[in-house]
Amino acid sequence: MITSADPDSFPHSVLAERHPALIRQVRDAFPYPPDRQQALDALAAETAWSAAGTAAGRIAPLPAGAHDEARWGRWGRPYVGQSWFEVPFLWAESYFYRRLLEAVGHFGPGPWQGVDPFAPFKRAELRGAAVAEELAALDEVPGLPREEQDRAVLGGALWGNRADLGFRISAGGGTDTGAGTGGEGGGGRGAGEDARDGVIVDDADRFWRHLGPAGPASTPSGATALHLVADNAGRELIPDLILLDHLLTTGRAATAVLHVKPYPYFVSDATTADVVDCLRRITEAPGRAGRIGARLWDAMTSGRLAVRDHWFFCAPLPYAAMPDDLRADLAQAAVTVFKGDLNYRRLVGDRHHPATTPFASLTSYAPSPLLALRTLKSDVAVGLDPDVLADLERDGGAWRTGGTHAVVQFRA
Ligand SMILES: O=P(O)(O)OC[C@H]1O[C@](O)(CO)[C@@H](O)[C@@H]1O
Repeated sequence: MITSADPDSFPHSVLAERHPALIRQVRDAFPYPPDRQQALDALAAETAWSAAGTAAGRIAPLPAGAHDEARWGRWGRPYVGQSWFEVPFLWAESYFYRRLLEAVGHFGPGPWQGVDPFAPFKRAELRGAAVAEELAALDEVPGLPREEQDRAVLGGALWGNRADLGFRISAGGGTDTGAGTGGEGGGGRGAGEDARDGVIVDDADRFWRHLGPAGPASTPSGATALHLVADNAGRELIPDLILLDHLLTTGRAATAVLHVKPYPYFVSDATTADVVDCLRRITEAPGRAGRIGARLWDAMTSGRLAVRDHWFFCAPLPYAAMPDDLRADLAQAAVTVFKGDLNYRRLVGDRHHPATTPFASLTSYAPSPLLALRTLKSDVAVGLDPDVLADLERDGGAWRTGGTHAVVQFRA
C-alpha cells in the first residue's frame, strides 16, 4: 500500500507541500469570514509536516452531525488519531478534500453551502487562451482520414489529463484566477506534438476494434452505451465531451453516460456544474466547436447523454470495492472509459505493484470492458512491457510522476 511516510517520496511531497499551498490558494481566492479562515488554519495546522521533520497533527474525525459522518466513520476507523503521513495515500488525499470542503462550509448549513472553493481556478482555465486554441483546432479534424480523426479525439482526451490544476500546484506552476490567463501553465500538448509521443502502452487499436465499425451492437456483449468516468473539468472535460460526441455521431455508441463527482474534489475534478460550464463554453465557440456543443446540448436534453454523480466517485476506496448499484450500472456499458491518474490508482489499487503486472489481471473484477486513459502523475505503474520499463528506468527522470508519459490500456 502506498503511504506518504518516506520524506523523499512523491506522496510525501503532495501532503507536505501541495496541500498547504492549496489551502493558501483557496483562502486567498474568497473573502471568507473569520470562522471559515480559522477552520482553514486549523486544517493547515493539523495536516502540516513540521520543521522538526515530524507530522504536526493527528487525523481528526468529521464533526458530529456531518451528513456523511457514518460513511467516513467506517472508512476512517483505522486511521483517525494517526499521523496523516502514515495512512494510505489514497485515503489521506481523499479525506483531505472532504475536510477542506468542511472548513469552507461547503456542506452547510449557511451562506457558503454549495460554493465550490475551486471554482475560480476552473473558471479562469475555461476563459484562457489555451481552451480557445484547442476548440479552434477542431475545425481541422473533419479533413482528416477517419482513423486519424479517431486518433485525434482519443489523443485529445488522453493528453487533456495532463492539464489538471492540482498537478500544476505540485509542479510549481500554481493556479491562477485571473481572467484570460488561467490554464496557460503546464497543460495538454503543444502544437506539433504527436499524441503518441510519450505513450508507453497503447491499446487504442484494440479499443476501436472492440467498438467495431458497425457500431456498439457489434461489441461482444451487444451493449450499446459508452460510459466515461470523468476526471478533471475544463481542459480535460472539454476533450472528453468531444470524444463522447465523436462516439455518438460515428455510431460507435448509441447512448453515453458521463460519471462525475458529487462534490468538488482533487482541485479540478468535474462536477455537474462543471459539465454545464464546459458545455456552455463549447457551445459559445465559433466554427465546428459550436456545432459540437449544440449537438451535445441536444444529446443531454434528449437523454442520449446522461450525467450521473454516484457518491462512490468521492470514496477513498479502490473500484474493486464498488457498491452493487454502481456495478450494475457499469455492467450495461459496451466500454467504460476511466480518465486520469486518480481513477487509475483506484482501478488497479494504489500499491507498489511490479510495473509489469498485467493490467487485465488487476482489473478482472470490473463489470464491463474498460479503457484507461491516463497520464502518469503518481507512483503506480502496471502493464508495462519489460523492455519499455528497462528503457524508462535507464533514462531516469520522473516518468512515473511528471505527467510526461501516458498509457492507453484496454481490457476486453
Ligand atoms: O487529475 P488526476 O489525473 O486524477 O491526477 C490526480 C493526481 O494528482 C495527485 O493528487 C498529485 O499530483 C495524485 O496524487 C493524483 O493521483
